[in-house]
Parts: sequence; structure tokens; C-alpha cells
Amino acid sequence: MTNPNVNFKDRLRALRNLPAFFKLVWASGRAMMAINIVLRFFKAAIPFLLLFVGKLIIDRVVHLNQTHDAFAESYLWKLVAAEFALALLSDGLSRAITLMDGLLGDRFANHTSVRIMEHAGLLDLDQFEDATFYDKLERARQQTAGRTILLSQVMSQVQDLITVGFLAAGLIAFNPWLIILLIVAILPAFLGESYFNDQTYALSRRQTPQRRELDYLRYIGASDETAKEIKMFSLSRFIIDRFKALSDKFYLDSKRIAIKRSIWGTLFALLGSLGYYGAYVFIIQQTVSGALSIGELTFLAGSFRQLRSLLETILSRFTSVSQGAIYLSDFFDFFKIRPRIQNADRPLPFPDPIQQGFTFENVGFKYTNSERWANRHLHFTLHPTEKLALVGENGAGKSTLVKLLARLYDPSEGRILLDGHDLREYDLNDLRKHIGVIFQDFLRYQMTFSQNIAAGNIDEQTNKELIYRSASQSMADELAGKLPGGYEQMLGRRFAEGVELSGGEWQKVAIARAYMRDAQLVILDEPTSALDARAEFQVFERFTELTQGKMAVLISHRFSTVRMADRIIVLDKGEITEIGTHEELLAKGGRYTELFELQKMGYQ
Ligand SMILES: Nc1ncnc2c1ncn2[C@@H]1O[C@H](COP(=O)(O)OP(=O)(O)OP(=O)(O)O)[C@@H](O)[C@H]1O
Repeated sequence: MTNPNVNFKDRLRALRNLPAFFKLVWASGRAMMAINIVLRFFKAAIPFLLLFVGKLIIDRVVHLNQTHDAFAESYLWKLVAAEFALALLSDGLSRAITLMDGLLGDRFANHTSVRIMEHAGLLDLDQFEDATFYDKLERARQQTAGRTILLSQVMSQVQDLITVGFLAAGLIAFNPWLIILLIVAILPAFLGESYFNDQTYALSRRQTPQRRELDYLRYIGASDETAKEIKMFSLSRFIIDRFKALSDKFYLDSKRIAIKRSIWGTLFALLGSLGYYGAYVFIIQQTVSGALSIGELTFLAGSFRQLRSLLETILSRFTSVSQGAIYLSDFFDFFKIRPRIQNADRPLPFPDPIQQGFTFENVGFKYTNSERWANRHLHFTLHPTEKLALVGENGAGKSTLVKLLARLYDPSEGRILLDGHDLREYDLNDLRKHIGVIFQDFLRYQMTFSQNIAAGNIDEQTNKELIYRSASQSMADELAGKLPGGYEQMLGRRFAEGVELSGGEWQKVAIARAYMRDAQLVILDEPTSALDARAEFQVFERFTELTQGKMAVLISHRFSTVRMADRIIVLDKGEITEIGTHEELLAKGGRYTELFELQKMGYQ
């Protein structure tokens, strides 16, 4: 993790993110951004113009008090009309700017959310399993609202700087020392502000993992998916207590900084007021002595007051802009994460049909966050048209093996060949298209029955015939007949009118996904565990029939299913201990026989 302590230099450096940021904003709404800039430019000139016209009006009034000049009077009313017009314009511009900011902000938020999802879609499975990565993803995601605010902050900053330019020009024309007095009065407040922002940022970074935990607790504490278990185990209190302990700590840490900040802020504001009144006294003295007109007095006092508040706003906004820019680093850092599993420079097309099969050559694999080998010394070939079953106790490495086969991970040692070429040489998209996998923890999409099946090959989502056929092949079609909405029935409980399915029913729906694509290799990683013995037998019998001429890998703990395979691999602690047909393995009297006998006993 990067150092959570930031200093002024880091802040300035973070501003370098702004051009890339504005490029993104520009991409999400060109016309809106251009209009916004023009509006803000006009708005920037108005405070100066108002003060200036005000000065002219007062001087004219004073002049009229002394001489009754009809021409001067009509000029006075023109000035008043101009000031009124300026006030109206200012109001109109403010509203238009707020509207543009809001609309542009919404577009930008949508645009970046899409970019985050697109990028996340490219990343590797093991990157999602890494906590540091998750923190980055979380920060990138979380600050969507912050980035929208940053957008209008930067725009306002530029606008205010232009206004300062106008006002300062007027002030300098009168007395440049007033500007220096102004800066001296404001600087301490700025430094204090920036110090406390650094503290807040460091705190919020330190708290990211805990915030994730809080979100998680909030989720398991109150969600449709968790309610059943939480109730039965009476876990509610446990979760609430954990949530409270964490959130109280959060609160105390933030409170400490907020109090310190408020005390110092008051002191610094006092300094600012001293500076202002010093200048005010000076201007009054000059007016009394006759060096300035009353109009000039109001103009200068007004300019000084507005400059002070503008500069304070600009300086404190600088800390929040740079703060936002630092958060932007997190955002851009997320986009810098590159998937390790990538296409070769000149990728090979997936062989169609496969000639020699998949060969594991001394393949070993360790998960990034683990020291243990999940698979080791894997040596075997999966031949074309062969049905292979994987058997082993929990944690033996069966799922890992199939994830390697589908190239969700690359081996840590050894290699996997497909028709004599390393799997890494093939086009990834092509590979994924030709391999169909249904995992034990397949997703239960809170979508319609039909969409749940189409998920297996989303390009064919409108191909009703294919969807019906796949459902019938996995025996999910009987279920559709019973649902009130048929194939268009919403599944799950999250959305209105959704119907929840039983575990086994969900599994049949998931298996239908495997039939949606014409894959050359189909992997079923135990998606049948919730089916009753007869249903599982039927599902696999059909599966074997329907995938004739194709390669398949099956994982199941039921031997009635396993024995349907042409060959069986027995895994133990990640390594292959036996390999052969059901009969060969039984004849051997080894681990397979032992597991087989155990299960037989269970059925007696
Ligand atoms: N994402 C992961 N990160 C770290 N370790 C993991 C991960 N997934 C699995 N493992 C570890 O790798 C080993 C093999 O797990 P795998 O899921 O391949 O076993 P399995 O044979 O499929 O088990 P089961 O029959 O319970 O599904 C286990 O020790 C497990 O703890």
C-alpha cells in the first residue's frame, strides 16, 4: 500500500492528474463542457463590474448633491439600470452554471462507472481475490460522487481566479500594498486547512479496509440472501456489535481531527479579519484626508472584502481540489492495473476441431495469496472426445485444475499444451468461446428465466429456439412450465414479482447455460450437488449423450456420475494419485476404491 501521509508537494504533484481528468470530462460531454466554460468566464467578470458601476453611481450621487446637473442625473439612472441588468445577468448565469454542472456531473458519473466496469471486466480472477486490489477498486468506485464535485470545484476555481484578477487589478491601481496585506492575512488559514486535509485523507486511506468490512457487515446484517442464516444462528447481535465497534472507532478518529480543525480554523479566521480591518482603516483615512472619493472608498472596501473571501475560498478550495486530485490518483491507478493473463502478440486461433487434446506438463499452481501449492506435478492428457472425471476430497485441487484448463489462471510452473502449443499462445476470446464451464458457485442472476439461460451465450439472447432447447436438455424446461411467467418469469427475490427457485432448480437452469454454446470442451464443476441422486444421474446421462464427440470434464462427489466418464483422475492434496477407468481403478484397490466403498456403505 502507498504511504498514507501526503504533504504539500504530493498535492501539487497530484494536480498533474487534472489534464487527464478533464480529458475524461470532455469525453463525457463536449458541448456541455464548452458552454460551461463560456458561462463561467462571463460570470467571473460580474463582481468587478458591479463594484465599478456601484462606485460610479455613488460618485455621481455625491456630485448631484453638490450640483444639479440634468445630464448627470440621466446618466445616473442609466448606471442604475446597468447595475440592475448586471444583477439579473449574474443570477441567470449562476442558475445556468448550476444546471450545466449538474448535468455534466451526471454524465461524467455514468461515463466513469462504465469505464470502471469495462476495465474490471478485463482483469484477472486472482486480481479480484487480492485485498489490495479490492481496496483500489473500492476507492475508484466510491469516489464517483467526489469526482463530480471536483469537476465543479475546478471550474469554480478558475472562475474565481479570473474574478480575483479583475478585482486585484483595480486594487493594485490604487495601492499594491493592500494586496500583500491581504495575502499575509490569508496564508496561515490556508496552511492550516491544508495540514488538516492531509490528516483527513491519511485517515480515510487507513480506514479503507475497515470501511469495506463495514459495508460487508451492513450487507450481511440486512439482505435477502443472508437473512435466513443470520436468523437461525442468531447472529444479528454479533454482527451489530462488530459494526458498532468499528463505526465507533471511525467516529472517534474523525472527531479528533474535526475538533482540532475547528479550533485552529477559528484562530486563523481572526487573523484574516485583522488584515481586513487594517486595510479598511487605511482606506477610510485616505478618504477622510481627501485622497479618495466616497465612490472609491466603497469600491476599494468592497473589492478588498470580496478579494479576502474569494482568496479564502480559493485557498481552501485548493486543498479540496488537490485532495480530489490525490483521490484521482487512486482512480487512475486502478486503470493502470493490467491483466497478467493477456493475449499473445500474434495469437493462434483455437483449433477446430481439437486434434491432440490438452496436455498438462508438470503443472503446478499456487494462489497469489497463498504459500501452498493448490496443484502440483500434474501430468496427463485430455484426449479429443474424452470424458474425464475428477475425484478427490474437499480442497484436493479439482476446481483449481479446471480453472487452469479454462485459463482463468496461468500455471505457476510447468505448462498446459493444446494441440502442442502452450495455452498462452491462443487467442483468449476464442479460447473462452470454445470452452464452456459451469462452476459450483455459478451465479444466480436476478433476471428472467430466459436471461439466466442465455447468460451461457449472451450473443444468442434472442434465439428463443436455442434457449428452449438448452432448457430441455438440462431438464430445466419442466420448471419453466410451472412458473407463472414461464420463460419470462423474473427469478430471485431481489426484484418485484421475482420467484425464488430451489437449489436444485437453480442448478438445472445453470446447466442449461452449458448447452447454449457449441463448446468443444465442456466443464461441469459440481453444479449438480443439490440435485437428488436420480436427477443428477439423468442430467449426466443426457450430458454424456449430448456432448458425444466433445471433450468434457466432470467434477462430482457421486460415484454413479463419476463412473460414466471414460477416465477418472483421483486428486489428493493437489497431486494426481491415480488415473484410469472406473474398472481399472477399482481393480487397483487404492484411494479410489476406498472412496467408492465409503460411499457405497453410506447408501446401504
Ligand atoms: N481463491 C483462492 N485463493 C487461495 N486459495 C485458494 C483459492 N481457491 C482455492 N484455494 C485453495 O486451494 C486448494 C484447492 O482448492 P480447490 O477449490 O481446487 O479444491 P476442490 O478439490 O475443488 O475442493 P471442493 O471439493 O471442496 O470443491 C484448497 O486448499 C483451497 O483452500
